[in-house]
Amino acid sequence: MSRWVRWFSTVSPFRAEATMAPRLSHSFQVFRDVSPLRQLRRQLLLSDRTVGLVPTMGALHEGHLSLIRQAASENTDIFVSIFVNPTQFGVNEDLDSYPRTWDSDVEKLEKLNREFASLRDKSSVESSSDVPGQITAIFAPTSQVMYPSLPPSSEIDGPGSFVTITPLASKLEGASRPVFFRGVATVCTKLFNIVTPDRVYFGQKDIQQTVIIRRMVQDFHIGTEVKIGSTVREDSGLALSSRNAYLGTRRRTVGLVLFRALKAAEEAFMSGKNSRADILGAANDVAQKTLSEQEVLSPSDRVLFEVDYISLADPDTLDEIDEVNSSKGAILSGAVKMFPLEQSIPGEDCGLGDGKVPVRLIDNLILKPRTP
Ligand SMILES: Nc1ncnc2c1ncn2[C@@H]1O[C@H](COP(=O)(O)OP(=O)(O)OP(=O)(O)O)[C@@H](O)[C@H]1O
Ligand SMILES: CC(C)(CO)[C@@H](O)C(=O)[O-]
Ligand code: BAL
Repeated sequence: MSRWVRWFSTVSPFRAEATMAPRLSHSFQVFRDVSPLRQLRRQLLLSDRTVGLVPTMGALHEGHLSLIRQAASENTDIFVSIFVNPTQFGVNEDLDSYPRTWDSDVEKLEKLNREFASLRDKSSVESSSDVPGQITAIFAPTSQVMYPSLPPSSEIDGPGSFVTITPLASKLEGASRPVFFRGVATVCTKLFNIVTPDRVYFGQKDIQQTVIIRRMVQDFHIGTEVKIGSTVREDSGLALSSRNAYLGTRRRTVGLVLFRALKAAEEAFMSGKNSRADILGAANDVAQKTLSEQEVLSPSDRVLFEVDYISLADPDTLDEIDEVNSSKGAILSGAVKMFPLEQSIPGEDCGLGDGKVPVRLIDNLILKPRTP
């Protein structure tokens, strides 16, 4: 079915939406549309409560939950949006296969609200000042609500009302995903207009997204504070990501190459190196060595991957730099495409999609200024 047909159709375009009948037993309200959410927002404003918005595409994991915890420590009410935004996926990207896990997302949010409630009970006994807020609303709109006048287009020159933040949006991730940040900036503008949050929460894992959102909020005078949560990782160091579900054990292990490469570069910087050649040289050595080790293995044992980029960039402009400025520091970031498994072994954990779905991994480390 084409996106146009899906948009016009009254049938839900997303699997997740099919199971989304509101249940009265939730500890939060689920909104599918804008006006009732705005009514609630107005009541909260009149009661001097503060709202933190955590935008997500669902398939919630500890990375998302850590942002919600941060939001709960800084606001009385948390709004979580769950919307797989079509305009940030290019025409050949994974919109259709993006994981959608509504029921388990709701369960995780309920569990978190119980955690907040028990902390609130405790703190009233102990009269602590660390009283967490609560998840008050989930905003899970349809595509038609978010794109009310035209179907969402992923074409570069497609029609629609878009927010573009240039040249930041065309660097790094934007070079491989040309419509990505236009889609992100557009949907976040809509979310910020709908919710009018006091604060918005984004993860460092998607670092370019944080730079673009900060720029957008500044340039459009959006009245919200942008807060960044640190990257949550598995014990191995792999950054949590909804798309990791597609990796399976073998690609999960080899996929660590990106983190290891960035760590090697960080170590070079920590040992006093400042030049691009020294810092990125260390990262590229790790990536090259790992790929060579995999290439000599048999197709049923190996994992092939391609480094899209490893970048050393200015933290504000994202321009590539030749030397780290000691008072500014730098952003070290990378993207790796994990190819599908060529051959699987019977009984092997190949992840969702049986190891056939290519997975793009991104990660980054911030090189802090050497001088305060
Ligand atoms: N490991 C993580 N640590 C901290 N924040 C994270 C982490 N992963 C995602 N986030 C943040 O959660 C928010 C929602 O992200 P999203 O729903 O796209 O999840 P994701 O895991 O990044 O998915 P994807 O596989 O699409 O990259 C974003 O602000 C993102 O930066
Ligand atoms: C910010 C966001 C929810 C916009 O769709 C998405 O890009 C994400 O999940 O990082
Ligand atoms: N977390 C980034 C969302 C995306 O890759 O589309």
